[in-house]
Amino acid sequence: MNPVFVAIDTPDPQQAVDLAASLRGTVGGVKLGLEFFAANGPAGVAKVAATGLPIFLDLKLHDIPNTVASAMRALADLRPAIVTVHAAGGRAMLEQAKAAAPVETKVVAVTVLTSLDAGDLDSIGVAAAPAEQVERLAALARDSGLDGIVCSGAEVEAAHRAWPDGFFVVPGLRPSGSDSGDQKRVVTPRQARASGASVLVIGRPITKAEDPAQAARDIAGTL
Ligand SMILES: O=C(O)c1cc(=O)[nH]c(=O)n1[C@@H]1O[C@H](COP(=O)(O)O)[C@@H](O)[C@H]1O
Repeated sequence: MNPVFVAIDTPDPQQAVDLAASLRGTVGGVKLGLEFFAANGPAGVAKVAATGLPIFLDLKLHDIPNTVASAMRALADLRPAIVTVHAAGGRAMLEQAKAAAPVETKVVAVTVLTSLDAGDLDSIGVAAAPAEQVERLAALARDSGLDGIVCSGAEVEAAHRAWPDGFFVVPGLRPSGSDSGDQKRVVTPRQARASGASVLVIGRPITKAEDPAQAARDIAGTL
């Protein structure tokens, strides 16, 4: 399976459908997140899903267990391949999120956002370094019955070692020499794949390229 899921972060449903259609055969799936969902809701997701590509619904659910479970049930008709929740929501929330999801949907827990570094964690009262915090939350996700986690490429090797049959989603990827933007814990797609990533989430390096399909092919050629 092609491990690249393209993050289509746009409020424009037609642009998302056109981009997904142009990348069919070049990427393994499409990730739709908060920007797209806030603008277009489930009906917009269904339009992109109609292109035939697997859908990764990245809503990063994080609330009390009952609310998250209810939201998960409300999303079930979309039959997403992958859905995200925040590991920081705690064990009961994670267990109930998984129990409420369709059986074929992988529920993965976001550990430490790739836009955060040690200083950012310190400012929210987390004294642990990012790698240590990822390890802790990965163990919580595993013990709560989830399918896997989201972490940066810097942590995925250790996480994979601690959870050999886990499913590892890695964003914060940049081909060497490209702008990291708001991402702080960045590696190349090749490094992430070699370290054990199951899915490589790549947004702007593909979507903002002059020729997105060519950019996706170029990245696939480095893996
Ligand atoms: O859950 C995610 O997908 C996610 C988690 C994380 O820690 N960092 C992260 O960047 N993401 C998502 O991955 C995508 C990265 O996009 P680019 O930085 O444009 O490649 C965005 O859609 C983010 O919402």
